Amino acid sequence: MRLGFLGPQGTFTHAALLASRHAEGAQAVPFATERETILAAESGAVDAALVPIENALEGGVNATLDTLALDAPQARIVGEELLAISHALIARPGVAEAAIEVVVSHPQALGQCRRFLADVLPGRRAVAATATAEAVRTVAAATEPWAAIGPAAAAALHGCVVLREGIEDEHGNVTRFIWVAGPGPPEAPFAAGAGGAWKTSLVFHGAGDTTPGWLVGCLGAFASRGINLVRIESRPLKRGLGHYQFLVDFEGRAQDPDVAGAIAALAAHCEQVRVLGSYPAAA
Ligand SMILES: O=C(O)C(=O)C[C@]1(C(=O)O)C=C[C@@H](O)C=C1
Repeated sequence: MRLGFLGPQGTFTHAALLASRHAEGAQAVPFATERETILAAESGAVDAALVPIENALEGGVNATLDTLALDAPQARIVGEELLAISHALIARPGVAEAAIEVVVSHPQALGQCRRFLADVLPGRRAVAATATAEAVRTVAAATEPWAAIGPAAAAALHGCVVLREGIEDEHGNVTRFIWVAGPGPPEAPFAAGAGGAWKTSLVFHGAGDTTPGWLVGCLGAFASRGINLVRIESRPLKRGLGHYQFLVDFEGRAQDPDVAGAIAALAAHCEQVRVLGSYPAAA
C-alpha cells in the first residue's frame, strides 16, 4: 500500500503516519502541501493519504477543509489519527536565541506558539512554510540567523540543534489528522478489522441560508434523532460575504438508520449535502 502524507520527511504528519496501525508494510510518499496530498489521494496516485485537519489550540487547518469541501469532490475520509504535539525552537548550530531574526514554520505551528513568540522573541518576522520540517530545511540552508518551529526530531535530519522544547502555548496540545482516499467501496481501504465507535463527516450549504433559523433547522435533523455532533466549522463558500459551508462531524455511521434519516432530513433543507465519509473514531 502507498500512503501519502504532508511532507517532507520529519513533519508531524509523518510522525502520525508512522505511529498509525496502517503504516505497517506501507510505503510512505511525501507531498508538499495539504492540497497536493489530498488531490493525490483523490486521483488514486496513492491508496490513502494523511493530512492535518484540526488542532486543539489553533483550530481548523483551512487548506485541508477547503480542498476537501471545494476542490476534491471525489475524496473520502476513511480514517483519523490523533497525535500529541510539542514544538521545539530549532536553529543551525552556533545561532544563539538572542540573535534570531526570523522564525519560519507552518502557520498552524506559528499559531500554536503565538504567546511564546510574543513573550520570548518579540518583533521577529514570522515566515510561513508549507510544513514544519520544510521550515527546518529552510533554516538549515539559510545564511542568516533564522529559526524554525517544529518537531525536535526534525532538527537532526538537517544538522540543526534544538534551542528550546515545549514552546507551545498550552500543554496537552493535540492535532487530529484524517486519512483521505479516492472513490471506492464505502469505508475501504481501512474498514477491515475496525471495532469500536464510528464517526461520520459531511459538508453542507443551503438554499435558505438567509432565512432566520435555517441553521437550527439543519442541526435539528441530528438533535431530534439523538445524534451527537462533535464538531462544526464554517468556511466561506467563496461566493461572497455571508455565504458559508458547514463541515460537521458526528457520532455514528452513514449506514445507521438514524444517521441515514438525519442526512435525508438535512438534504431537504440544503442546496447540497455531501457525506465525506464514515470511519473508525480515534481513541
Ligand atoms: O508541519 C507539519 O509538521 C505538519 O504536519 C502540519 C501541522 C498542521 O498543519 O497542523 C501538523 C501538526 C501541527 O499542528 C503543526 C503543523
